[in-house]
Amino acid sequence: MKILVDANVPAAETCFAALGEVVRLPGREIDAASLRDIDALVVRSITRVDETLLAEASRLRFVGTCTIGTDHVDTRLLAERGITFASAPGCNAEAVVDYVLISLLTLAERQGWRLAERRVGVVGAGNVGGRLLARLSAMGIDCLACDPPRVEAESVEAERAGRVDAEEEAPAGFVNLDTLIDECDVLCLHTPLVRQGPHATHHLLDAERIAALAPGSLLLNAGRGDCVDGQALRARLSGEGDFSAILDVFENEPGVDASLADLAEVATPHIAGYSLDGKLRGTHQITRALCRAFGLPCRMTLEELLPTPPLRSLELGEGLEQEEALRLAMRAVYDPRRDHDSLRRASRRQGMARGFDACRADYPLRREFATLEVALAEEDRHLATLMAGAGFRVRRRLE
Ligand SMILES: NC(=O)C1=CN([C@@H]2O[C@H](COP(=O)(O)OP(=O)(O)OC[C@H]3O[C@@H](n4cnc5c(N)ncnc54)[C@H](O)[C@@H]3O)[C@@H](O)[C@H]2O)C=CC1
Ligand SMILES: O=C(O)C(=O)[C@H](O)COP(=O)(O)O
Repeated sequence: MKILVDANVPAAETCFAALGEVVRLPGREIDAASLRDIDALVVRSITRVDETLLAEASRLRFVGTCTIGTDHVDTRLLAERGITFASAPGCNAEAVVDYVLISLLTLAERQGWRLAERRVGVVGAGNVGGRLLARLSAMGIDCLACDPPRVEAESVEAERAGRVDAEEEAPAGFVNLDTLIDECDVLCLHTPLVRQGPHATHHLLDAERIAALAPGSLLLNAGRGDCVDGQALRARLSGEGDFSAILDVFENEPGVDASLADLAEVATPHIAGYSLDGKLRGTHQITRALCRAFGLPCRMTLEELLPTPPLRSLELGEGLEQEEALRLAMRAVYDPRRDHDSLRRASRRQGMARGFDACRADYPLRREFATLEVALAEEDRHLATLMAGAGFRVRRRLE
């Protein structure tokens, strides 16, 4: 079997070489000709898997994407052609949540407010949004959520189970998008890109909704760029200076609107999910799916793939304000200002499209908050709750 794997998929040789011959190509160079003699294709989000790409893929039996999002894949076409498809749900969700928490705390520090005093609205409460809500709630932050497809699915499920009281009732904390916009100071967008249907998300935040975001509020988008009308967002950000954005995703990547990126407080090149843990989980999930599709045994475990983190333990002394302590621990693992700065530098040097891709291709080692154990004094009980809520392992400091 011949397996073509995107060059940005880590551990591909370790995972796939026992199953067949592994060929590597940068994601944007995978084209119809390169698929002529390929049995299995493993991509990330930058390879559009459509009719044009599959024009000569007569041997192809499997397509896997080591990503959560699937909007780059024509799944209906694959089903019609009898090609097995797999994605990697949830693989980098923890990394995205890490990115959101430290980015919000960074903005709080820069603008002089406390996250604890803000209400956060999460749009899309799936693997990413659901984990974000859980961590924010565990940190005592006031949250609301908006997820109409999930609310509908839960009410259908409740009806099926004969629970009449659940009829059309949204779970506690779930509201519609316009209420969320009215009632929250911070809006975090974690929806997939869906172009059609009753819950389409293309320009979910359109000019009207962007105008309705309250003065002093903040929009963070780590879902897909096309879920927000970029032109309208740029216009709002160029306005009175009463509104901020943290943007990890953009319309038209990698050739994104440089003036929009410049206006964002934090602008990163679609790397919110780029922890090594998240990428390796993706590779591992797709290895298992490929083995299942070809009836092969899969002996590789995720633990075998993951190296020991460079920083395993951090001891905090007394006297730190709580959000300051959180920032310190988070930045010991990951600091999004590094990614913001490298996008600025790379886009100035090479132009936006090449700079954006270069930052993603040469991404430095990043681990997840859960890999760090934070040691605290026994009396720091509240801080211990906050640290654990934020995703760290916490232990009592030895005096
Ligand atoms: N920036 C990055 O690096 C990353 C971005 N992503 C993006 O984030 C998206 C979400 O990831 P997951 O939470 O893992 O996906 P998921 O599929 O687990 O959850 C998505 C949630 O959004 C909800 N949703 C769908 N349409 C909606 C609408 N119109 N309004 C409100 N909610 C809606 C769904 O019901 C679902 O609960 C992915 O599809 C991907 O596009 C994912 C990983 C990394
Ligand atoms: O998992 C997803 O969905 C993502 O957005 C990925 O983290 C994006 O990474 P690439 O696939 O573009 O490397």
